[in-house]
Amino acid sequence: MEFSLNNGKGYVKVESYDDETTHQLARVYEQSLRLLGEDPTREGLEKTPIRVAKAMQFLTQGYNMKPDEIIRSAMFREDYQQMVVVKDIELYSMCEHHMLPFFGKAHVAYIPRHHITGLSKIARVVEAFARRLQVQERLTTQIKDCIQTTLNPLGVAVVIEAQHMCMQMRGVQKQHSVTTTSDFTGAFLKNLATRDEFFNIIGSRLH
Ligand SMILES: Nc1nc2c(ncn2[C@@H]2O[C@H](COP(=O)(O)OP(=O)(O)OP(=O)(O)O)[C@@H](O)[C@H]2O)c(=O)[nH]1
Ligand SMILES: [Zn+2]
Repeated sequence: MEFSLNNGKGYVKVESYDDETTHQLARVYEQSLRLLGEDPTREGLEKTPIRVAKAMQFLTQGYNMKPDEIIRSAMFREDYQQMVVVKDIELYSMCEHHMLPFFGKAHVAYIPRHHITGLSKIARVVEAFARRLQVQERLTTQIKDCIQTTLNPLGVAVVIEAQHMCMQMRGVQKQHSVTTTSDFTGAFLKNLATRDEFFNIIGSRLH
């Protein structure tokens, strides 16, 4: 399996996973299958430990990404000082409590001071922090902090709406619950009208 990694300096095509890590993880997953009462030697499961080992590395590839550098790689001086909103950024992450997926959408806005960044870089920052073991609150704050410290804008707003598999497939089993988290800096914190404008643009019922 191949996938692209952005190491902050550019996109690196990863031809193969780290062999040693993949091998060791696969052994653990083979043992897990046995403990769960399965037969890891049966045809359908033969390659499963190795597949899972690769899938888990894919789902945690954010640890190899440098979100600050992603933004710095496309920062442009510009005098635009109005709100920039990138909404409906799909995200897939995994809760650190159960290692089960949570997924949904991120809505990110900032008001440039002197610099703008490439729009795709906002989505890449979301990706870099989402592809780790996370809690939704920390994911929200990390995205906000990263944009604030690199671009030094007049304000940043991040809203994430997500469904947690650990609440749907197991545990309390609430299939339709959606968790919303938000974090703000600068103008979005101080100015209610600015925050309302953001909520209007993303179509949120939060305000
Ligand atoms: N705050 C927060 N909690 C999360 C997130 N993802 C999962 N959780 C919660 O983490 C908690 C872990 O609680 P525990 O009581 O230790 O785990 P548990 O016995 O599996 O809990 P239940 O899910 O209630 O069965 C649960 O309430 C989960 O719903 C997240 O992103 N943010
Ligand atoms: Zn969980």
